[in-house]
Amino acid sequence: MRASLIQIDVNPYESVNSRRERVGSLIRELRSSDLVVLPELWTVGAFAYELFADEAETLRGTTARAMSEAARDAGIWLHAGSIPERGEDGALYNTSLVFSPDGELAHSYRKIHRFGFDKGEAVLMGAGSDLVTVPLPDLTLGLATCYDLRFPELFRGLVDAGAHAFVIPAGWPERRRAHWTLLARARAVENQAYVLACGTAGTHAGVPQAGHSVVVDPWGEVLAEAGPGEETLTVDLDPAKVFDIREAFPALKDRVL
Ligand SMILES: NC(=O)CC(=O)C(=O)O
Repeated sequence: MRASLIQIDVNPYESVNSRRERVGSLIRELRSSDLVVLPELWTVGAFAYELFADEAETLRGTTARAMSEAARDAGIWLHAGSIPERGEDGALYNTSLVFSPDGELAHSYRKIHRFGFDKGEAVLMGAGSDLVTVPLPDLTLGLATCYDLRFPELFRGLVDAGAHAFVIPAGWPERRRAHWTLLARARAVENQAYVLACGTAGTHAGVPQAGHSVVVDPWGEVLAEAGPGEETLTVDLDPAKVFDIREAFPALKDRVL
């Protein structure tokens, strides 16, 4: 199973429209992949709080339609990262969208743990509450977003719901890059699952982004890691590795809590 992570540059010199078109073209070049992943809030940048309301969209909005078409044209599963969603209740959410190869919006996930403590996303956006898994032909994905990476109980819940791989779009800042790679590997090892963590590049709202998107295998080994700039990372996953490792080293079966 081939997966590609597009680590998008979210510098504010590019308009949302232009970036959306550019990303659509990048996705269409990845026809040989089975799954393509984008980062968190890539239309606006995860720290551009003042843009969240202005650029918020519904799940049938411009970005969703563009991503649906790109997924269909490329014939791939597309985790289109997250967008600032304007919910039917009028609230904002940090919502990830997953499209099937025929362009259907198959799943959406509202970020559960909001970042910012008493400002930013934590006060501007509502919290999701639902765990979301995505059954693909060869393995099941569990969805999480950025700050969620710090909360292992979410990932255990996803494993209990059948996940073999976690997809984690993010807008992780450079100043906490050491945590990013460490946490990605920890979630992989403790859950014996692949981790596909796709971040952003560039600087927006004065926050340099870490880049360094990473794919970790269920043994905790880093299979591929991006640099700091815009880059597409492509890696072949072996779904059998999850089952083999869980059988050969059955730590998940020894849980007592
Ligand atoms: N931006 C986030 O959601 C999370 C983050 O920055 C962190 O360090 O955690």
